[in-house]
Amino acid sequence: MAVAITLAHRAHFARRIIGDRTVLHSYRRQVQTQSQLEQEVPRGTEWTPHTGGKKSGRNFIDRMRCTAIGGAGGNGCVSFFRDVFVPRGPADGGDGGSGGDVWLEADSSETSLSCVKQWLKARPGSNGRGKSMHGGRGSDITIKVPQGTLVRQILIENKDVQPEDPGPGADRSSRFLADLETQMARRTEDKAALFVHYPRWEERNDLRGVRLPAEFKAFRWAMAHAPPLSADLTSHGQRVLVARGGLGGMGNPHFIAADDRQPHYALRGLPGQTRVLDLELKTIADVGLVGMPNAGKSTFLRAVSNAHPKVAAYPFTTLNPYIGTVAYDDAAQVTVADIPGLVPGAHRNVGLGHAFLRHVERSRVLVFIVDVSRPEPWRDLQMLRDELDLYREGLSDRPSLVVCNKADAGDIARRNYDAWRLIAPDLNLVPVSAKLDKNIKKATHAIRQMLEQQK
Ligand SMILES: Nc1nc2c(ncn2[C@@H]2O[C@H](COP(=O)(O)OP(=O)(O)OP(=O)(O)O)[C@@H](O)[C@H]2O)c(=O)[nH]1
Ligand SMILES: [Mg+2]
Repeated sequence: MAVAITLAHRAHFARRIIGDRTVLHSYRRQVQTQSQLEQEVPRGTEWTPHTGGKKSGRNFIDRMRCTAIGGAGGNGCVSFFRDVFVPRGPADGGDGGSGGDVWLEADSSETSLSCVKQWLKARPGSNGRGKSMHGGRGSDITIKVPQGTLVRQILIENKDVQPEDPGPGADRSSRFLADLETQMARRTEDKAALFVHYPRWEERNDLRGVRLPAEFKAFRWAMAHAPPLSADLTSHGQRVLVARGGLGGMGNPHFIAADDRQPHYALRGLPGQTRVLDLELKTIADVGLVGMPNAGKSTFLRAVSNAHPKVAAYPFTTLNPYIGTVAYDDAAQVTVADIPGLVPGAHRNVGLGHAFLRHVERSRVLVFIVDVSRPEPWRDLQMLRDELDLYREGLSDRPSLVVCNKADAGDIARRNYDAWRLIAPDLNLVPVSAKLDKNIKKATHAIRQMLEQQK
């Protein structure tokens, strides 16, 4: 028995040491905080999150850039009917299939953009074949993104980007786009490059008088004049076409004319549309919780909703936004977003910065969670309001409620609360103890009332 316990213990220990860095890293973070807890954190302290100096190790992504490329169209085919006594039959080349499209679709089960790859490529269409066999269409791809994703196209000025020497600053996607544009420009200049030729007929085919099919011209015009894409995927199932597949080329029967009964050329397929996209997730929750680290935001979310964010006695426990749903007795539901704590100077990227405020930006109501056991808690509220306004002018003017959390924390909390009520009698203050589940109902009802007033 003793041996078994030792082995199990060792295995666990080994996993801690060898296992992924987050395990070790969170362990180290706790140790650091333990010592930190022993000394009181004075006002004006430079708050720094203990994330091991690595913000990017998280798998929550709320902003990214990706490139969507529609599948290329398949080429048309140059072919002639042949049979035992028919050596020079009519043209019977099939058309190429068009390329697949790239779609983005909002899905309520996704919470982060980490599932989106950097290059989103749909399948190309297949080439046409003889005996009038048309090529198949390339399959589409649909990428699931969380609800509340904003999609914007990044327009790259092509003349600034030289395809041969893109310069050190140019990234891969702009280089790719520049190459593609040059290829297209060359094809347009050189009409022959738009066609596939029958073997050894490259020289003999005279394409000067050949008229391009109207469908082909219309597609190219539509691609060249497509307006910049901008979409907001707010509801489950909403989808947006981000890159169209290229048109398949026409086979040689399309070019039969009075003066050329046997055309020895067919059209190539067109490349798919390419768009560089900026995806930004702005969570859609009715209520946004804003507060300093350690104020008890996550404890409050646990108390009011079905969510179970991590709660611990050190700052920056929450590193990613959490959404919880508050269920009222009359079956009404309200979504609440908990975000990482804000610290003085968040707009200068102190702490985790204020980028997470994008997740409360769309909330109809803001709930400020203030630790009322801290000295002069009203100054904390002012700091939070200032930081909100520095992120977006007027954001702090949203209807709001101030939750005075940790009201159970002794005399100091009571004295602060009484003083605060005297200083600001008009303020919507609700004393609660999220930890002991005290007065939570009052807070949730106040939230509900504010939301109903908004309608
Ligand atoms: N006494 C008391 N302690 C509380 C109360 N609410 C939260 N706490 C404690 O405060 C500490 C921080 O709580 P969290 O909910 O993690 O705080 P947070 O605001 O989410 O912190 P970050 O995620 O770091 O921004 C924990 O140790 C909680 O147990 C309360 O009502 N009373
Ligand atoms: Mg938290």
